[in-house]
Amino acid sequence: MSTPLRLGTRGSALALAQSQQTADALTAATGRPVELVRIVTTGDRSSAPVAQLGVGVFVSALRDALLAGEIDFAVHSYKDLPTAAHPGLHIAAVPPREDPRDVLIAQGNKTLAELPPGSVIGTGAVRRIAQLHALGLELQVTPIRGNIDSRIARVHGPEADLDAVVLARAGVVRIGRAAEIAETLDPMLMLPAPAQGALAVECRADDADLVELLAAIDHAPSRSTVQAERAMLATLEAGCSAPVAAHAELAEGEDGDEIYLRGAVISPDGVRAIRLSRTGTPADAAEIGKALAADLLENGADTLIGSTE
Ligand SMILES: NCc1[nH]cc(CCC(=O)O)c1CC(=O)O
Repeated sequence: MSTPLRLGTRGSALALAQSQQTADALTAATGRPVELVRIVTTGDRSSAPVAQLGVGVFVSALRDALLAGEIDFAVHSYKDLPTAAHPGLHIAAVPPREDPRDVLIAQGNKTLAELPPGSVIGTGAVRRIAQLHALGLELQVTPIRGNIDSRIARVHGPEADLDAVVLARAGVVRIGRAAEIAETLDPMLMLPAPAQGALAVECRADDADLVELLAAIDHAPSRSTVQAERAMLATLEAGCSAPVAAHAELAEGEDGDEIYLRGAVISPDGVRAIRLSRTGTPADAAEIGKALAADLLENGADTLIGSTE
């Protein structure tokens, strides 16, 4: 029996679920045992709001442990990773992606259309706030923080104080609470965050054996769609500070698979939005994303900065 690979993970329900699921998939595909190693991050120790700390603190603690050789690999929510590559580290696999859409969890299982004007919806993401305002439903949006369980508790449970919350479907499914979803939001109404629902499996770039082993759980369609979305985001970051949304799908075209990438940049008050799309082959995923970002900038994405309230 070979020594177990050490998979570093945070202790949150979501982190443990996605680390364990990835460990199981790797063992099933390669026969290699994997053990989870708990990494306590500054973010977990601190009571300061995540907005102040940034999601980055969670990612950096895992990356520090990787580079220090304390763990062999880590599983990140891909959408939480900075777009710039990290020196010395390599994303060796993108496993099959979960549903990338956002969901509504609401009192009485109401859908967005059923929520009366004035309903109070919790979400901290400017992308979601902007798109909720853009619906013109007179919904009130209030910022909320914390892990998925505590956000759902704002709607379901004894401490409930909100009419609804918007969350990523992937996270709710991974922690086993899909039954509480009232509505999965059509990307036409709520375009997801770039890479939402995808995982990034990361190891040291010079760990050639592990890079090869992890390839066993890589899923090419998930990798290419995420690559298109992230390339769009990376190009926009330089020229635009407004909320960005993106969603790529693979479809069968006449000459094989095609990527269909939709992107949007929305003013924080939801009043103005630029929505465009591009298609191309999976081999050109990054090029499609860059080209779509250039189109968005050309159409004024950099001018979409407004006040939220
Ligand atoms: N921003 C926090 C975060 N980072 C990853 C997920 C879960 C979904 C995913 O893996 O994309 C969530 C929760 C959410 O957005 O509701």
